[in-house]
Amino acid sequence: MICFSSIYLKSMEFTTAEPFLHKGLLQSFELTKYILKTNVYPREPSPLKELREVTAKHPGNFMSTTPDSGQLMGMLLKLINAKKTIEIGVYTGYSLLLTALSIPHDAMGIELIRNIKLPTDSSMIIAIDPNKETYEIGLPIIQKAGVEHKINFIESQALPVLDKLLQNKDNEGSFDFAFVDADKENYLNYHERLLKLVKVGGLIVFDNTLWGGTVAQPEEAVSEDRKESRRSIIEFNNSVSIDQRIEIALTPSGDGLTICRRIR
Ligand SMILES: C[S@@+](CC[C@H](N)C(=O)[O-])C[C@H]1O[C@@H](n2cnc3c(N)ncnc32)[C@H](O)[C@@H]1O
Ligand SMILES: O=c1cc(-c2ccc(O)cc2)oc2c(O)c(O)ccc12
Repeated sequence: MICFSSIYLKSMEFTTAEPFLHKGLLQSFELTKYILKTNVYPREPSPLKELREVTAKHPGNFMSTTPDSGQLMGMLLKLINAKKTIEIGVYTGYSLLLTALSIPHDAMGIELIRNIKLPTDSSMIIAIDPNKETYEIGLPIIQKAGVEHKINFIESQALPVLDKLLQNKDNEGSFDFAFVDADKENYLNYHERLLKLVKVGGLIVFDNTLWGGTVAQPEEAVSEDRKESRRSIIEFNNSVSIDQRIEIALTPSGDGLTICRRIR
């Protein structure tokens, strides 16, 4: 579970729709709130706002991708004109709905108009999570937003799905973008597989790479329940920092977002 810093707690005012505020790594909660209030919320599409508010009532709400990270991801998806993506770790679907709203709306339509039969694995977003129940919390909002047809939800652990995709050579280098927000212990395993699935020039984005700031704290100062993931994230951060196959940017958005661009 989450460990709140007492200094942070003193300066924060929670509202029911903002359970993720504690994840901000900025100087103060006021600063995080300032960014949300002035730049993020006014532009947040209404289906995402609705999904965020529904998720806020769920006990796992602290896991949802933060709206500021979501805004950055939406920008990246549009900058690279992403069409085919993979998402590992769906929960109630904030980042998934964001992706579905950010990729082109006409891509599937054009192929239908041309009457091209799409192979079953050609969905726009392959979204993987062993927990379908939480996905179903956000699903009615995804349906109402008219983007469900872009999503192929796979109820499974991610590694076997990625390995299966890699058995088909046609999938190699065929994805534009991947977002990883699941079990931190497998981040390096996901990285190796996704590097083969994403094209040169494509992006792989990892959430929680500052793990509540614990990556910069001595292990003794970190609560027991956060230690294992902290070690994995530190190992992941060290590994990508010297990986010559990618360019990287670790941004302090939300809980830390590492953007990897495949260059070879
Ligand atoms: C932090 S939440 C994802 C939050 C989501 N991106 C959002 O915006 O709401 C982590 C999710 O990873 C899923 N998960 C855990 N282990 C997994 C695995 N091995 N493969 C795929 N998903 C996994 C959990 O079921 C959970 O729904
Ligand atoms: O506190 C968490 C825990 C997770 C988590 C733990 C185990 C899994 O198999 C998957 C995810 O993820 C989190 C997360 O993504 C976040 O943004 C905040 C907190 C946590």
